[in-house]
Amino acid sequence: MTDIDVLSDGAPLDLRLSDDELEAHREHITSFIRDTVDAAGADGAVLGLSGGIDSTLTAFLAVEALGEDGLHGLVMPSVANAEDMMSDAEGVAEMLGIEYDVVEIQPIAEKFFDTFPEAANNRMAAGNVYVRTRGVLNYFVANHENRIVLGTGNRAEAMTGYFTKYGDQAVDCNPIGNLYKQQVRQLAAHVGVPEDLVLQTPSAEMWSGQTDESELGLTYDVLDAILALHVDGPLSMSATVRHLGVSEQQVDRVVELVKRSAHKRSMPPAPTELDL
Ligand SMILES: Nc1ncnc2c1ncn2[C@@H]1O[C@H](COP(=O)(O)OP(=O)(O)OC[C@H]2O[C@@H]([n+]3cccc(C(=O)O)c3)[C@H](O)[C@@H]2O)[C@@H](O)[C@H]1O
Ligand SMILES: Nc1ncnc2c1ncn2[C@@H]1O[C@H](COP(=O)(O)OP(=O)(O)OP(=O)(O)O)[C@@H](O)[C@H]1O
Ligand SMILES: [Mg+2]
Repeated sequence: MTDIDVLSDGAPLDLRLSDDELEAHREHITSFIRDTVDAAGADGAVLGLSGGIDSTLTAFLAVEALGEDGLHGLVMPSVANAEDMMSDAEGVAEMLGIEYDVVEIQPIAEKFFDTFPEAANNRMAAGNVYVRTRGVLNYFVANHENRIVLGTGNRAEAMTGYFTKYGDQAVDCNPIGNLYKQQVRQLAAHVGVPEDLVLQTPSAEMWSGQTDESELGLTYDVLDAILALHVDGPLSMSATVRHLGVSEQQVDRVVELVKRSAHKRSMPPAPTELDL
């Protein structure tokens, strides 16, 4: 899947894709979006726009695949969202010429918070309410307009479970799901996403000041590299440590994130059938 030369002697890890490879990904993903919409018999797609790079790239590729009329964007601010992120999200919709709506989700979330005020003080529980509320709204519009819901999960997020179960993961497909985060940035630059958006600090914005890298305790460059070489790739712990110059603790942390999030990547299990 990647062009990492893992076995070459001491070669620097390189997740960088060449222009030809980026073009191949662009073609592959836009075909995937078109085929998924067609197979569903849908008239297009809905996508949450956050101003972040994952949704921005997905929106760019969806418009290439489906045309402007094929994508309906939803910008869904809560009090945790920075205003400039929300105006970037609207800017993306305007740049692409797609229909979009701004839906304030704070009043909706407050209804949930009123039911369990103590839970509302738990920033993770409350943040997940914002994320799941957006999922409900995506499907509200998709049901009504005969569209599918596009997810924006990338490969690093999927592997580490860095998403809300049945929240931002509640989607019909993940067009950029086979790209590590640094490859998301490369493809975004390649398809013409403005540089300031490509270089945006990744954040779920579930609470003010949250960033992916501080919560994960790893930079995406290190996370991507450990996933590609050790979890997806053939290198042992010690070879990964040597090759990347990372610590054993960092590799352990990634392996632990992958393991403990297994439940998020499978359908809810039920007991096996009883032989009575
Ligand atoms: N072993 C197990 N088997 C079956 N189910 C298990 C389980 N462990 C937990 N669970 C269930 O899963 C729940 C916890 O999972 P969940 O509700 O997802 O919550 P959780 O994983 O605790 O939190 C979501 C994480 O994803 C991050 N996130 C969310 C959304 C967007 C982004 C972003 O990058 O934009 C990042 C967020 O910052 C946080 O770190 C538990 O309450 C329980 O219901
Ligand atoms: N305020 C919001 N309005 C609309 N959709 C949102 C909002 N916040 C998050 N989302 C949706 O949830 C997805 C997951 O968020 P996530 O932060 O992982 O991606 P991103 O913001 O696009 O990129 P980055 O990871 O770089 O911040 C977004 O891509 C978007 O589809
Ligand atoms: Mg974000």
